Amino acid sequence: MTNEDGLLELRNQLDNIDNKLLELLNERMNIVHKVGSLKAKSGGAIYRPDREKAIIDRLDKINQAQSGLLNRSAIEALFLEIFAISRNIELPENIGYLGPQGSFTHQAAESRFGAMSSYISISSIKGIFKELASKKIKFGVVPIENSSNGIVNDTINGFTNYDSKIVAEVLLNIHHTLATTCDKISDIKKIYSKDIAFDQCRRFLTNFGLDEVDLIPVESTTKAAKLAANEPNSAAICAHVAAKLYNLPILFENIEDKDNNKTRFFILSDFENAQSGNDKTSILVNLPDEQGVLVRFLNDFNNSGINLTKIKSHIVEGNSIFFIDFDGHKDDDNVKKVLEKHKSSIKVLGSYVKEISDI
Ligand SMILES: O=C(O)C(=O)C[C@]1(C(=O)O)C=C[C@@H](O)C=C1
Repeated sequence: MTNEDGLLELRNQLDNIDNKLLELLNERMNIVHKVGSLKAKSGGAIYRPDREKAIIDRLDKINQAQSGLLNRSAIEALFLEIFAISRNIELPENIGYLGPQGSFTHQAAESRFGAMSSYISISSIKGIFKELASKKIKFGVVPIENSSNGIVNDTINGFTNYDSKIVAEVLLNIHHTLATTCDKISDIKKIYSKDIAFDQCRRFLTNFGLDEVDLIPVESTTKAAKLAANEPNSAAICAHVAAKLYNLPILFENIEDKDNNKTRFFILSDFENAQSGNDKTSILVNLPDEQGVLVRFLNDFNNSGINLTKIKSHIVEGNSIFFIDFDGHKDDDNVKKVLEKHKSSIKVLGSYVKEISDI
């Protein structure tokens, strides 16, 4: 058999497998459609991250036992897209993200809701909380913290003013590019970007003599790409996707100072997850102004065997509040007791599948 015949034969085998996959996927979608009808009657939540995780865990285990060629990331990538399409068949729901199109939050949203969902770009974090409250969107995606810049205050403020629930967390590696129509660095006279992106690329700008040019902060790195695409002698610090969106040539990739620049995002909605066995809970805590109150509060968690993974203080209207993450679900027995004891000081923001140890 010639190489060409061999390739033809293998492609025939692939075609047969693809036909079977398509048939199985459609069979799956017929069942998903029935699940959607059941949930429509019972009012059950369409998105169940706990169930999705259980499916991926099960498939990963089977795959390992069979020594399959797919690794966990590949299984996850394939099935997250299948789940996203399934959810759309059950009930198409709008997903609001902190825009514009091509923003890092948009990328985080797509990593969870796939390419087929209906996305709405919203220009502020407050706007996302507002549209969730008015039910114009079912899900909202907002940044909560970045490894270089810390907690996002607008998101904490949103939690203090609205009752949206965290239903999932997503981690995204943040990479910046320098994109410009200029052929040489020396032709760049101004750079557009978001203020925090300038901060994250400070060393690159200094090393390449770009700290001398005009650094112009704008609302988003996507807007920066749009402006730089239309203005000679300018550049943008933006995401790869934003540069592509405006056909802006990329001069340098990965220009961020820290190569582990990460942002954690929350997916917000109006329902509560069931326990998954691997959960995290986020709370806001507003303690009375008394000596030793924080120590006693934290000791109660410790004495109940609850592992705190994050505590950050935040000022709201002159008052110090704490944003706390801990391992466990709000309905776990030990967690329930502590939350009950301190219920007048605590606002539970949500329990969700733990995807991230820390950033
Ligand atoms: O099991 C469910 O509740 C479903 O709606 C089905 C399904 C799936 O495709 O398997 C879809 C959406 C949920 O997020 C979880 C799982």
